[in-house]
Parts: sequence; C-alpha cells; structure tokens
Amino acid sequence: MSKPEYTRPRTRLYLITPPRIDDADAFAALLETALSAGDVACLQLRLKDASGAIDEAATREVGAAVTEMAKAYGVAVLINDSPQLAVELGADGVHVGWDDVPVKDARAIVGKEMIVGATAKNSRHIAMQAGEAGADYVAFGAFYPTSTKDGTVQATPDLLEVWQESMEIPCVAIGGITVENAAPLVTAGADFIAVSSGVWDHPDGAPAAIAAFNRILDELDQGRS
Ligand SMILES: Cc1ncc(COP(=O)(O)OP(=O)(O)O)c(N)n1
Ligand SMILES: Cc1nc(C(=O)O)sc1CCOP(=O)(O)O
Ligand SMILES: [Mg+2]
Repeated sequence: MSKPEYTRPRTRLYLITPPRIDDADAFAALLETALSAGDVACLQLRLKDASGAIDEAATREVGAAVTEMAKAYGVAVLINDSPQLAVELGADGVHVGWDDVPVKDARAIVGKEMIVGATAKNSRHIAMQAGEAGADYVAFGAFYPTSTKDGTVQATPDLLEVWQESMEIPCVAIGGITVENAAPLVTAGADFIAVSSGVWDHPDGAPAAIAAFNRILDELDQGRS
C-alpha cells in the first residue's frame, strides 16, 4: 500500500554528541555556536565509557550544561540508551538499540509524550516491529564506514526508499555521514540524517559543518519542488 500524495518535509540534521566529552562547559559553548549556525532538529547525548556502556555521570553533567540551551534553540534533546535517565534529565526523548531496553518498555518508562527512537540497523522487519512497539522513528545504518561505533552493519539507500514509500514513521539515516556523502541518503528519503564525527571532526569546525549540511539540505529540497 502506498502513501497518499504529499510533499515530504525537508530532511533535517540530527546531531549526536562525540562519545566522550572532557569539559562540559567548553562543549556547551561550542554547541551554542554550532546551533547558531543552522537548523538542527535534535541533539542526542551519546556518551560512552571505556566498555561502550552509557557513561551516566558524563551524561548528567553534559545534560545539565546543554539541555536548556538546546531547548531554547528549538532543538529536542534525546538521551541514548537510558529511558530512566531521559526522564530524570527532563529530556525530550530516548534512543534505544537492540542491546538496550526494548522499545515497548522504553515507551512505558517515558510515557506517551516523550520521543522514543529505535535502531533498525539494516532490517526493515526490525524497523516495523519497533514501530508497532511504539517507536516514533527508526534509524537505519550504517551507510558509510564509521569510527564512532564498533560492530556496525552495512545499510543501503534502498532501505530508505522503500520505507519512505510505504511507512509513515520517520526514518533516520546514520553512520559515517559527512557533508560530502550525505546527498544520496537525502535523495533516497531520509527524514533525518544523524551525524557525529561529520560535524565535530569537520576540518573547518562544527559551526561550519552545520552550515554546510544545511546548504546541501536546502539545495536538495529546492530540487524536489
Ligand atoms: C539515531 C541513532 N541511530 C542509531 C543509534 C545506535 O544505537 P545502538 O545500536 O543502541 O548503539 P549505541 O549508540 O548505543 O552505541 C543511535 N545511537 N542513534
Ligand atoms: C551511533 C551509531 N549507530 C550506528 C548504526 O549503524 O546504528 S552508526 C553510529 C555512529 C554515528 O556516528 P558518525 O556520524 O560519527 O559515524
Ligand atoms: Mg544503545
């Protein structure tokens, strides 16, 4: 079954923090400059300890430094992995993966109003199950090689195309996305592109990266209408 005719909204940037932040105040200052540089739909706090588990202490510290400011810019704040922490920090939502709290349980913890996002890797089947369990968006990846996360699987743009044609829940593209390689994922139908190193490690700095991503998203949007 296909969706009724409609104009898909412009693809937006979904920003993910670097996995480690040593100075929360310095990061907050950089983030404010970055958010001033262009549209960002949401910010995911994804802070990991040496074992790859959520770093709760760092998430609390960075969350306290950035949450109000991000919200003042109209940027939704999501916490990675922990629905309990998302509630505690007054965040807008939580993102959970296959090794985390199941989507249904995450929804029960955060309630109806908060956002629950779910990892789908390269599986339409898992994505549909996540939607049925109450996810507000599903994230396909990894589209490109990444050094931000170990153990990713290869995803291909047809996942986004088919999802966009047949499903209503928004889809996110993630994994190694840069200013240079984002376009095919936007064209394929990503509602959001989730980016970490492509912003924080950009040679001209994070604000320049956010401005450049937005130029591309605007150009591709104008090309569709
Ligand atoms: C938007 C988005 N998509 C996918 C992920 C990956 O989640 P997960 O598989 O749980 O891996 P970790 O991020 O916890 O290492 C994500 N965080 N955000
Ligand atoms: C957190 C994450 N999840 C992925 C997945 O495939 O599910 S790839 C990834 C890393 C995203 O960071 P970067 O933009 O630096 O590649
Ligand atoms: Mg996770």
